[in-house]
Formats: sequence, C-alpha cells, structure tokens
Amino acid sequence: MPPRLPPPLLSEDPLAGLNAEQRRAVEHGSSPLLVIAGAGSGKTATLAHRVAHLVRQGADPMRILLLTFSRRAAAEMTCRVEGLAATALGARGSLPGLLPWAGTFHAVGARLLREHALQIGLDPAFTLHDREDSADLMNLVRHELGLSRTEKRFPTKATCLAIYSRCVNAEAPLDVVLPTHFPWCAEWAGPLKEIFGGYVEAKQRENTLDYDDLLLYWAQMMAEPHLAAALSRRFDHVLVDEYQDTNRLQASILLGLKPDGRGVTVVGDDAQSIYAFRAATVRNILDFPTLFDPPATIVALERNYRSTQPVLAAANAVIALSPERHAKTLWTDRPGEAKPMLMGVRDEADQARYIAETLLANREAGMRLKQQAVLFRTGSHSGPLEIELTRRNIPFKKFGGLKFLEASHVKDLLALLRFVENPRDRIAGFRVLQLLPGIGPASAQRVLEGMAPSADPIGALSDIPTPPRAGGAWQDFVALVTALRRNPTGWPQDLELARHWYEPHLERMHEDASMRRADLVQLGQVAQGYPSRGRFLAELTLDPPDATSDQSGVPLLDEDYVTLSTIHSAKGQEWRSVFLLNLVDGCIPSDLGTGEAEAIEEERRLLYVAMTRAKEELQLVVPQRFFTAGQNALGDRHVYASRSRFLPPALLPLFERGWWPAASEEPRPAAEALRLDLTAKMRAMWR
Ligand SMILES: Nc1ncnc2c1ncn2[C@@H]1O[C@H](COP(=O)(O)OP(=O)(O)OP(=O)(O)O)[C@@H](O)[C@H]1O
Repeated sequence: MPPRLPPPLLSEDPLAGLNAEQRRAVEHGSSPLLVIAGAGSGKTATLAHRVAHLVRQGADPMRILLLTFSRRAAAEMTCRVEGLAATALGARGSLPGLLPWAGTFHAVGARLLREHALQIGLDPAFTLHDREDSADLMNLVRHELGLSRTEKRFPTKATCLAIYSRCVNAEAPLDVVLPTHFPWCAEWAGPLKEIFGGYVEAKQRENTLDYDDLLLYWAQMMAEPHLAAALSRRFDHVLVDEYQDTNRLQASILLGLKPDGRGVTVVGDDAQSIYAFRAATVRNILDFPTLFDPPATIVALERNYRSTQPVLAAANAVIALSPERHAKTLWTDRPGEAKPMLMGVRDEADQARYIAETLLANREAGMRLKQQAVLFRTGSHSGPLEIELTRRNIPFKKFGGLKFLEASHVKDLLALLRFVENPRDRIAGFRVLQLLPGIGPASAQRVLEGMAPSADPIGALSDIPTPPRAGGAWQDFVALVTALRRNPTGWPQDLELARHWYEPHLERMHEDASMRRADLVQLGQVAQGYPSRGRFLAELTLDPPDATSDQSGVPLLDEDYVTLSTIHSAKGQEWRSVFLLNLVDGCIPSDLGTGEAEAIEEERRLLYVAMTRAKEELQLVVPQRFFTAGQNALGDRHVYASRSRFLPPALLPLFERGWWPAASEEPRPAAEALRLDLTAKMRAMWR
C-alpha cells in the first residue's frame, strides 16, 4: 500500500519548492508576461504553479485558457494544476475537470468554432479532415479542374497542400511563399491559385474543415469586432506554452483575444524553436515584449535542473554560436565528471553496432534501457540501428513512425463514423463506399452524386438503386448508416456497432485481419474517453495516438525498452543517457535545411534541443561514411561525411573524443578537413 501522506497544511508555502525566478513568474500580476524558460529549467512546474496560483488568488478556472503544443502537454499540465490547486485549497487528492479550457490551439479552436458556428456561416456538424484527407480533396479538385494531365510534372498533392498550408499559417501570399519556400513550383502559380480556390469551395460545400481552417476561422473571428469582444470577455487569463513554436496566425489569435496583453502569459525558449517547417516563427517570441506599451515583463529561468555541468557546457557552447536570441546562459549545480563523447565510427553499420553494445553495457552497469534514448534528425536515419537492435533482441520503441490513424483499417472505421456525422463529407463517403464488395471509384461517385441534392442525404440512400454486384452488403450498409445517423445507442456503443459491421469486410480485404482487429479494439478503448461522436472524431483527428500493433518492436508498456526518436518528437523529454546519430553535415544540418541562413539556425537549435535532453551521459556519433538515398542526381550511394559544422574546432575541448572499434584506424585529421571543404564546394555549385 502506498504510504499515507498527512493532509496539507494551509499555512504551508505552496511555492516553497520554487527558485526565485520561478517564483517571480508565478506571482507576477496581470500585465503581459514572457517567461523565457531555458532547457530543463522547470517550465512545466512554473506554468502549472502560475495557473494554480491564479486560482488561489480567486481567478475562475472556467475563465482560464491554457494553450499547449500537444494534447499530452495539456493533459500533464492540467493534472499538475488540479493536484496543486487541491493542495492549496485544502482538498484531498486532486480536482478533476478544474480546467475545462486547456488544450492545443487546434483543439480549442475546434470547440470555439462549433460553439459559434451558426454566427460565422458554418454548420455545427462540420467534420475535420486530417492531412491525408486534405491532400485527397486537393487532388480531387485538381482532377475536376482538368489539371491532372499537365505536360510537365505538376507538384504532388502533398506539396500542393504544403504550399497552401504555409500561405495560411504564415499569413503570406502565394507569390511570396512560392519563390521563398517552393521555388521549383514557381511556374505553377496560376493553376495553384485556381486549385486552392476550388479546394476552399469544396470544403465549404462538404462542410469539412482542415487543420489550418481551425486557426484560420478562429483568427477571422478575432478580426470581427463584436465576436472578438465576446471571445475576449470569455477569458480572464490566457497562458501559452511552447510559444517559440507558434506561427503568425496563432500570434494574431492571441493578440486578438487580449489586445492590451492583460492576463497574457507566454512561456517558451527561443533557443528551442524547431517548427519553422510548419510555418512557426521564432519572431513571435523574440518580438513579444515590444507588442505592448509598456513592454511585457520578461522573466528568464536560467537554472537547469536536468543536466550535469559538462553536458550543459557543451550545449551552451553550441547555441552560443547562434546570432540572435534572448540573452540567457543556463547554469547548473549538478556536478559531473564525464564530458560528452564525440565518437567516430567507420559507417552507419558500425554506428549501430557501437550503440547496441553501449546500450547493453550501460544496462549491465545498472541503467535501465528506458533511461536511454537514441535521437536522430530524420525518421529514416535509424534504419540500420533498428535492424541491429532487432537482431540482438534489444527491445525498442520508435517515435515518429507509422501513426495509428494512418493505418488503413483505422481510417476506414473513422471514415464511416465521419460519413454518418457529416454525409456531405465526400472524402469520407468515397472511402467508405469502396469498402463494399463490387463498389469501385465510379459506382462510389455515382452514389455520392445521387445523395448530394437531398436535404437528408443518408435518407436518400435508400432510394438509390442497389449498385450492381454489391448485393446484400448494400442493404446492410444502408441499414447501418441509417441506424447510426439516428444515433440509437449513444456513444461509444455506436463505434461497437460500426466495428461489427466492418469486421467481415476487414477479413475479406486483409490477410492479417486479426492484428488489425486489435487496433480497432484499442480504438474502442480510446472512444470511451470522449463524451460524443463529434468530440471523438475531432480530437482524434487533431492529436492521434502513437503506434499501431503492426509496428515492429513495440513492447508492452511495463517492459524495459530503448527509445528511438526523431529530435522533433523528443521535445520536452529527458533521459539519463542520450545518443545522437549521424553528427555529420547533410544529416544535421540536414541537406533539406541547408538553403538559407534561417534554416541553418533552426538546425542548430535542433542539435541544441537534442543535446539538452541528456541528464548525465551524452554521446554524439560521427560516421566517416554514410548512405544517402536518391537525394541527388547520383542516386543512392555512400558519401564521405564531414563532422557537423555546428561542432567547429573551437568547441572540441568540451568533448571527450573516441574512435570505435578502438583497434581500427581513425582517419587522419588533415584528410578529414580536406574532404569537408571539397564536398561542401561541390554541393554549393548546384545551389
Ligand atoms: N525548483 C526546482 N527544484 C528542483 N527541481 C526542479 C525545479 N524546477 C524544476 N525541476 C526539475 O527540473 C527538471 C526539468 O523540468 P521540466 O521538464 O519542466 O523542464 P522544461 O523547462 O520543460 O525543459 P525543456 O524545455 O528542456 O523540455 C524536472 O525533472 C523537474 O522536476
């Protein structure tokens, strides 16, 4: 039995565990506040304490808006605030449901839009498209506009969506976005504009919204004075976490909610801004103070509680070479003997072997696998390591692989529910109809066209003649969607009903049906946490759970396993021992990011984020050769690598240096330096 804690004393100082700066941030009044929270400086604790403090001071928790980067962060923050507030108010345990308005920008946006839908010309039953659905709709529009068969290769549907999304999120016109971010698509400006126009009309016709719409409509609402005033009155305090990774649209929303900054707290670390590829801009956090008159108060949290001194010294030195940032230097009083290790290896195969051996050696020495992580710039970099770990039976879990909702069987079931929720959603309808035997794209299209004119499209299904070859399956389908539309059993029983209908189709279509069925059972579990079909569909689309059962190497949660993760997915986490793969130019900075100075700076911050995940041990591995897959005219091949430009010679004294296997020969430094110059020059010729 867990030990029973004594009831908290009301006279105890609830902020006793905080340091002076954290305390200053927590106790700050209601003028605008920027908390620059260095890596590992206790940002989560500080923000949670601030919210609890506001509640203690009498703020109404219903009127506190807490915006976070991920749903996981929102859940963690809410849980901590509920515990802290309960302690402070003398209640036992926690106060669940205390903060109804904590969530990501997108999730909160979805809720506000649904509430105000009728005022802004939306049908409140709108459904959400994820990126793949959005790209499919973009493709359909392109096809309908007759742009499918161009002589020269037109941008893919994913690229079209990326261009559209950047225009929306960066609040930038197409003729600025194309030359800067998609120069190879510049010649298609005219057709792209036409497609985007058609795409917007199609979404409106079908009553669907994509991710970007959630922010875009919200921002547009803030531009309407009476709506802006109503929304602004609704919240006394607006707190935003990870502000360094917000985009222009999110900044506009925040400013629209609180134009004078009263009640606004933003927390973040400009040195950890790593989402520019999604149109986030580090300018939001750099410029925040000057948006207000007088400027926002800045509190810097500079004490790092995570890493030992040598690890922090190396990370600080890497970020110190970045030209523009809010001035702060992290310090720690955690001593540590070991400098981070810069380990040379011959190639990626040796890199994998070295890491596997060191992971095991660490485990022998008492460090569980769960306390160790291997981080990399791009998902594909871990391939050889995954093979090596599997070969040696070392369990691992990879973050950044196939996502649960991207699995076709999960998408099928969700498409069915979405179709019932919003029968005008053509992308959902198109997918569901083709699950029936004998129905292909042409018959599906005919059915959708038959339904479209009716005010009750699901009702109209019964009048549509049974498509030839669909037989009895058609009647079953019509009966099911009619029943679900009338919502006879409520939520989550609807999902069970849908699953029963889907299972025979699953068996028919997939040989590995039993494994896929397990995912659908899991989906049923997830569904129980939501109050309604609408909320379930919206929130699942916004923040999907991680893994499917067909992902290799996913162990049970109570087992010991190594974490393999992209640096992006490692945001906010920490491990005792961290390995970084491929510390070479072309991997970090990645070839994709080496175009402009801004992109290079983002790559430098990525390295900083990766290094600051380590508590005690940090190893940066530098393969002498690595394999590139078709990124250039020469196709797949091995190339000689040079150490990442973010680790110039002046930084080397901060690292221990090694070569593995010890007996093999290390390349001579002079030769390494020569390769560095020439390879970079060769690449530069073509930029
Ligand atoms: N005042 C404090 N005293 C002791 N430990 C603290 C204090 N504040 C935070 N910590 C500890 O510091 C560690 C880092 O905190 P947290 O994860 O909140 O950092 P963070 O600022 O979110 O970091 P990052 O931005 O790098 O992800 C945690 O283990 C936390 O418990």
